Amino acid sequence: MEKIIVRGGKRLSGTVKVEGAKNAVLPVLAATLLASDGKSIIHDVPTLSDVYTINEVLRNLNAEVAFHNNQVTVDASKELLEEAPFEYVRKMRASVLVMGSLLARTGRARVALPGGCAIGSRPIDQHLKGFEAMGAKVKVGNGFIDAEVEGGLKGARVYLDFPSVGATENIMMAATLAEGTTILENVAKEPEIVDLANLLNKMGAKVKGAGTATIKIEGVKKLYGAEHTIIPDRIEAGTFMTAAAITRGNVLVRGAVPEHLTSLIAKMVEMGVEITEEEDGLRVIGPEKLKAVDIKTMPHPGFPTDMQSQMMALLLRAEGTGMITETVFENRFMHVEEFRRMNANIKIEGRSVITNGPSDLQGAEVAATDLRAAAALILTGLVADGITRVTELKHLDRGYVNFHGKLAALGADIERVTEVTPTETIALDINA
Ligand SMILES: CC(=O)N[C@H]1[C@@H](OP(=O)(O)OP(=O)(O)OC[C@H]2O[C@@H](n3ccc(=O)[nH]c3=O)[C@H](O)[C@@H]2O)O[C@H](CO)[C@@H](O)[C@@H]1O
Ligand SMILES: C=C(OP(=O)(O)O)C(=O)O
Repeated sequence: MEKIIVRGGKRLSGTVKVEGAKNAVLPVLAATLLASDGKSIIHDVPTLSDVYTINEVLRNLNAEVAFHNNQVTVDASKELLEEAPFEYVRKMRASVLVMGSLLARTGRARVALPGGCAIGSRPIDQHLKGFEAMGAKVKVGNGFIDAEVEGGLKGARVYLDFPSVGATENIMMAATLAEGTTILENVAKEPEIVDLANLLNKMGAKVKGAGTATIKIEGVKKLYGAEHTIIPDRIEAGTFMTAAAITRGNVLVRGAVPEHLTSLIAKMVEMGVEITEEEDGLRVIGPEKLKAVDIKTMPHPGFPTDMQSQMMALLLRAEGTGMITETVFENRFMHVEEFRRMNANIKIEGRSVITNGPSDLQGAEVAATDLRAAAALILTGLVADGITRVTELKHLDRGYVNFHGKLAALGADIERVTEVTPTETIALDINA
């Protein structure tokens, strides 16, 4: 079994460069399916397992995909197939993002229903509501969602009950080729939505208002391949900012875009962290003592849920009582039990977690429960007494490129190893 082994106690210093954003590249690659003419060339694509998964989904739909040197080229000009099978959707829920493009291009889409998720129930009713408003008939059965539209999608007015990132993206993609105008209200305002809209407009779409609560899309007849560079990953940036802060380090996070990180910067500064803008990123200096704060996750520009577990790690080192309230996902506290294994003074009260610090953190063997939890446990290991072993690294690899290598370059005592566990030895003996 692969593990990351961290020996706590090192202050981080130096420079780290962030990759292209996972949550921008996945919808962008799904959008390349809309181009019936010409190739799309996408730059700054991170080598994440999620990117390999979406590339496989596109290939299965009959697109030609090449991925070299952080550049993906997609040729979706041939007739597309319609099915995204469960083996991909199970690995990565964002596979459902091909649905809007498929419906728009072919009038049909068949996507496996996403199964359970470690961070709570994640329905896609808002995506489907949008497709139905545009004239699609949607059927759910035998583990699949089948959507079909006769005579092409029609522009519509759609109000989202919650500013869902995925629903905004999926409906926006579908609307680009619909007949007439679509008005999407109460949409997500994340920077990744703006990045997607920028790509769509380069492809020939007419999307206005991305980044605000209302997006207007005038349908066009055809879209073309385009060239696009993915925005820097604000969550990876935030994770390294937390690494600097928790270790009382001094790190320049290159590529961090301050306007994408307003709520995180505000909370870190409130905790006593020194953050300054430099020409090509943010310098983060951790104080000797951190102050506890209260945090509530919200849709952008509120505090991002994808930074919740990393900030929880930081709060464990802060003096006083802190509270994190999770409002975006219904069950994103699985990592709390793992923090407890590291002697964290922490308790769950409904949708909130209360920390009382600073905790006397101790190294332990812990399992990542989702990708941000993986990062948060490693961050905690950086300041725990003794050795921390983090398992279930498949989660980490979905969202971070060479995380241990980047931390080691900043001075962390960290390695990634393959260790055979006692139960694996038994299995090897049985199979011998
Ligand atoms: C690939 C990607 O970009 N993933 C991000 C995206 O996920 P994702 O797009 O799945 O997140 P959403 O914004 O859609 O989900 C937010 C909340 O809305 C609920 N919901 C969503 C859709 C729907 O049809 N019905 C419904 O009830 C979800 O269950 C969840 O509780 O935004 C999340 C919220 O910022 C981030 O944590 C994820 O990292
Ligand atoms: C929850 C996340 O991603 P996904 O929506 O792909 O599961 C995340 O990036 O933290």
